[in-house]
Amino acid sequence: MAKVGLVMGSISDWPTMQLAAQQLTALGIDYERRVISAHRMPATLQTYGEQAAERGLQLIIAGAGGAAHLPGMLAANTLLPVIGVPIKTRALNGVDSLLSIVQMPAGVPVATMAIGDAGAKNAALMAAQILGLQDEKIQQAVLNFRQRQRQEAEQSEQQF
Ligand SMILES: Nc1c(C(=O)O)ncn1[C@@H]1O[C@H](COP(=O)(O)O)[C@@H](O)[C@H]1O
Repeated sequence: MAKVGLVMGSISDWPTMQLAAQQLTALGIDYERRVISAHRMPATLQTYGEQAAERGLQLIIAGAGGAAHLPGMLAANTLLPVIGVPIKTRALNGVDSLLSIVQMPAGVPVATMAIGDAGAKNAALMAAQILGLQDEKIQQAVLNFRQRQRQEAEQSEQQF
């Protein structure tokens, strides 16, 4: 059963959001993938947020670009933690997305990642670290990831 809801505002966000998907899969975390725009599908977004926890999701990763209200509106409709991924935009390089996601009013937090690909990958890792508090297998997968990453960094220095 899916633990993570991976939501994006448009299919055009997928090249970035697939990095989150790949990282979740690599860590053995089941997710469901949805395209739901707060602007274009407001009723669907509200229902998705309201039903997310009762359907068994434990966390939501939401990516959107430009006037990126999606993560904040999901957070407004659920008590699950929402991790926001600002998609890099052509007009403003994703600074628009970042500011739209990060500047939430006090009371409705969104855990905001970096702009673009690194943010998407880190969203999955952050999700894994949160879920890993209650799930030893996921915590072990994160530990293995960190060990491999350290080894790769050490090897790259030796080849330098
Ligand atoms: N920011 C939002 C929302 C939202 O926040 O509800 N819905 C779509 N979008 C964003 O619009 C950008 C362009 O979308 P299109 O490529 O479909 O025109 C995407 O990055 C999407 O996340």
